[in-house]
Amino acid sequence: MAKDTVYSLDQVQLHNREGDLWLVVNGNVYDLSKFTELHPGGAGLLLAKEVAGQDATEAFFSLHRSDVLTKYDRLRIGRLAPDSDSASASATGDKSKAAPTLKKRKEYLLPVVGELSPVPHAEPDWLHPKLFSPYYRSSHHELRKSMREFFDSRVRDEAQEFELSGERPTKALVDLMGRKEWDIHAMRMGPGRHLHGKTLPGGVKGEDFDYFHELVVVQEMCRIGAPGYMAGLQAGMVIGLPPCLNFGDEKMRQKVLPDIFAGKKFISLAISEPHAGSDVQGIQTTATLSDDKKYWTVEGSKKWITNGHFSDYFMTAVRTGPKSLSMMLIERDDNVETKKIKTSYSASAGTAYVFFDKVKVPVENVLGGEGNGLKVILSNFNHERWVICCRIARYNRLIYEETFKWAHLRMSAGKRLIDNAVVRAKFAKMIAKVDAGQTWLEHITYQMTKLSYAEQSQALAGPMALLKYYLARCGREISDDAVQIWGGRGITQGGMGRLIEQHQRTFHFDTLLGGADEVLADLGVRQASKRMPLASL
Ligand code: HEM
Repeated sequence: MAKDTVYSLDQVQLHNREGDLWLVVNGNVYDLSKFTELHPGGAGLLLAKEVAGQDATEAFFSLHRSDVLTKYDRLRIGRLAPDSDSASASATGDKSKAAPTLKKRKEYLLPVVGELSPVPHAEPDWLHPKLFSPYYRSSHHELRKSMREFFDSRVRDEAQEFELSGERPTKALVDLMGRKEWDIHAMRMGPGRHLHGKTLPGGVKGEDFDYFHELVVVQEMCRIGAPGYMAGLQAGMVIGLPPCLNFGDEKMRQKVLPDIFAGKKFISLAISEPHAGSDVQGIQTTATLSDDKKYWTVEGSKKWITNGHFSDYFMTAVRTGPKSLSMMLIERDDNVETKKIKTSYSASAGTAYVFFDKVKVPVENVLGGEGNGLKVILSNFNHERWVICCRIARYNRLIYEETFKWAHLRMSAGKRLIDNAVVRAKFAKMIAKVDAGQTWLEHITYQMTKLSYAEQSQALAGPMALLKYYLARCGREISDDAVQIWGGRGITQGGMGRLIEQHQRTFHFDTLLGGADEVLADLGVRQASKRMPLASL
């Protein structure tokens, strides 16, 4: 049956029973005869007389996400004749009201792969066709287009499936992201000489790649809405590789970088331990220097290591003396063992315990010099926190978008959720938070494009800590409001509210990772207090 066949409502109505069931959704005719028994929402609802052989658009959209239609496009057999559209728009028979509602839904509910969302505030303002931004050039726009197409069409389905199943991202995808034409792993490490000489997606020259390009890559990636899976996609690299980039010698760079950027090998940052979290001074993993001073022998264990379960390298903080902390690159061998830890987000992330049992590490693998571990760790904190900020800001917006759509679909007590003032008040808070958060993030990103790495550590450590604290608090509050609007679906895995459920289960990662909210808030205020000119009192 050709999919462009046009049917009248009378024709559709003839197919209204078990084994011969058609219905209309959004102007398209579906043959559900063989699907009725497989329907996750049950057969009974489809066979009800208001649904079977009728235009079920209203009923459909108050119970499904629009991507169900994309996924089940194979069931579509044709279109409803245009003159049937408004005549049959609602099974309630209220023709005057039904037509505009349907029109509106067509406009914003069917997402097009690679396109901008038409939902107001669902995209940051720099993507608004009528607004201006001082920060983004055409290369940022081109890169964004290319990243959106990539993540929408090649990553989203796998991400959604694996977020629930806990499988790690497929090798095929990780390899693809590492290919020359995409170079996504390398771009995620931010600007630097590792990108020089390359032409990146959207035609961006590696030398011109700046923090706004990096922001674009991170934020486009977040839209797939699968936090644990996303962590499985080389999050360990983002935090574990910088010491190698910034302190590694040429030999180490040549050995490690190409395989990681190609997606052939994985690295993770191994700092936290059962007895030491953000408190790095409490680290107990020790390294003893051999008599010939050629290698260190490492013993101890690490906990909550993102990607640890499948990492080939561990950028590890170890005690090399009672008062000496060092950072070293440890390659997996038979004396390194990893064991998965179940966390509240997806096992895709490969979060693990790492056990080092007398592992021999060449002295050349110490980064930044023996005893300089803290300096190496601190030098990376700003960038790590900034990446987390990019992620939270975009994820918060996604949760808002999903919820705003839902509030326009869901009918309760005869009206849409959005028609209730109490619901609109929640959206006022959400929109203010997502737009303010992004604006502050862009302001700090701009400073990063102007300051050297060392200057950033000086001038931005406090503001960055406060920004991360702010965005993570917003994430918590947005999650709370979203769940209240979604009701039971906000706490149900799978189905329409799946992103909301994921978020309310996982937003705490953002309130802890890269420094707990309380620690960062205090850091921001202490930094400000240090700059306080006493003469002004
Ligand atoms: C083209 C027609 C339809 C297709 C392809 C379809 C497909 C699906 C799918 C795939 C789900 C699982 C949702 C998910 O996991 O995201 C679902 C759930 C459901 N469907 Fe349908 N469906 C159709 C029409 C309808 C209609 C017309 C009704 C009601 C009159 C209905 C009622 C439900 C219900 C109650 C659920 C459970 C959703 C929940 O409670 O969150 N479906 N459907």
